[in-house]
Amino acid sequence: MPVLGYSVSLRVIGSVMAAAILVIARRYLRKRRANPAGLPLPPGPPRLPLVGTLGINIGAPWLTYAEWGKTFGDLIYLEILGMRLLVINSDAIAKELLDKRAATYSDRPQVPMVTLMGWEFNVGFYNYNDHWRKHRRAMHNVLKPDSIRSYRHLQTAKVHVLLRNLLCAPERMEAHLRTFTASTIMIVLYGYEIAPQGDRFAEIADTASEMLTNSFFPGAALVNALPFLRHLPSWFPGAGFKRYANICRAMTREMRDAPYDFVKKNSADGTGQHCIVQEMIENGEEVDVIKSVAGTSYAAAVETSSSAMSAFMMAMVLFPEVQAKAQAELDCVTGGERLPTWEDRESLVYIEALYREVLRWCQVTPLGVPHLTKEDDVYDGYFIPKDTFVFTNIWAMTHDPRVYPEPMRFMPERFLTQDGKALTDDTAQQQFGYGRRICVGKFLAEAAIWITIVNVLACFKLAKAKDEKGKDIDFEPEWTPGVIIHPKEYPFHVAPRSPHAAELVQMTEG
Ligand code: HEM
Repeated sequence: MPVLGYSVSLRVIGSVMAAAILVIARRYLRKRRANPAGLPLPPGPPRLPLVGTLGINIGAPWLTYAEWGKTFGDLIYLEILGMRLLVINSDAIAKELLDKRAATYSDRPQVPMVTLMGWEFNVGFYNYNDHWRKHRRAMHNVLKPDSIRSYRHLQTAKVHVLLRNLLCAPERMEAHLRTFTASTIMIVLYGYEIAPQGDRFAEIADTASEMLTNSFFPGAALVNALPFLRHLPSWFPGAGFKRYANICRAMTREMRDAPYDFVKKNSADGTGQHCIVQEMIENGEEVDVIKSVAGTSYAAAVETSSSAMSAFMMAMVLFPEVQAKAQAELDCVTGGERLPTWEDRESLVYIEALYREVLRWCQVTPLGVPHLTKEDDVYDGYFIPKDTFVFTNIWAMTHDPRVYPEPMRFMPERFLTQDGKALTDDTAQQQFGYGRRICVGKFLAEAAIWITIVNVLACFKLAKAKDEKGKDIDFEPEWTPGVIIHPKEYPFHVAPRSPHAAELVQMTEG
């Protein structure tokens, strides 16, 4: 028996080896066919079999990639559990690949958990095809600069609510910023006023977004790596990801349908107000397109915009001299007698530079949203295979000391000419990504950020909190991990700049 057992084992080992050789040979041949010139992959750290590249800072991978850039250059190739990754550390290469070779670099990776959770309606996750084109066109139509101008009065009204909230409960600044971004996008999209507490629409949308952010726990990661597992029934041992996904799916459905029904009902009652969904109905867009575009916009707007605004607040706490200079400029224009308006923008040159510096300094999506290569490509003598995830290291680009000396310093002067004029070209636009997948909501986001910055500066002074001895409490800025990141809690003090500034805030009521 042992002899038989031994010979069976030998036979098994033999067949496994033969299969392995076959797989390796086929892979090699496929590689040769795809890469006939046998070009090298872009440089990168050594890769171990199966696991691939190790040593990545999971909480802040953009920092690892920026560091590796010093050794390997601005284009780095990695592999993680069989996935191919390309990291671009330079704006010029990102433009060359994602803008100029858009046909190859505009796809998105598909993640099984996203579909299971009902998030597949999100236009940002669509494959690069006609379905995406149709939605993107509809979205651009309502979010382009000319279209969003008609929502400025709503943005201003919501900023005034933010100012009043800051006056009443300054210590809840972070919560106010979030309410502000959610209520602004809800009124612009659906003409819907969020209730100050426990709003159903806002709650389901926020929970569904949070569940998506948290959907990379081990079981879910496994289904992402082995998509056939999505067919497991939810009662199956180890299929907890499926039960999690089902809960989220019910929420994403409601998040997409309920606010749309609200607009339809108001429109039928004659009580509706001008909003993006109403505009799309009037433009004759398909119901499905409207629901997806609006649901995507809410999800894409809240976390991102509130992150940028929090970063602005933190910058003002850390760099009081910048705040004082900006406030001096504002006072020259408004005389300190009124709140600033959109019409003041051209006169506020330093604040224009400050606003650009916010976009450079803050880190909303440090690695952007991954693109996927649709075809093999060759760049600078390197072979870039089809189905490679492409990450733009926006953090590295906006913190490159060769372009922005002392990158962690908040210095609006970077965006001014020698004689104090605003630079004509806006060089810090990387925050919104590249190519055909560039952020479609960027004009709305930029407008919201600018109007918030000027109004907060007009009314409040942000400063470091003080300890019991009256000394400033120092801190280093830190960010939460994730695709969209956010300043971590820090000690601050916010108060009206003067009794008159407080009066101006109160006068916005009614
Ligand atoms: C500070 C605020 C924002 C930042 C920093 C930001 C950033 C980004 C980035 C980096 C991308 C990926 C671009 C790429 O693939 O190269 C993106 C995509 C997208 N953003 Fe934004 N975004 C912001 C606000 C908004 C808002 C307000 C909306 C909608 C109203 C929005 C809607 C979208 C959509 C739909 C996509 C996916 C586009 C596509 O795949 O075709 N974003 N955004």
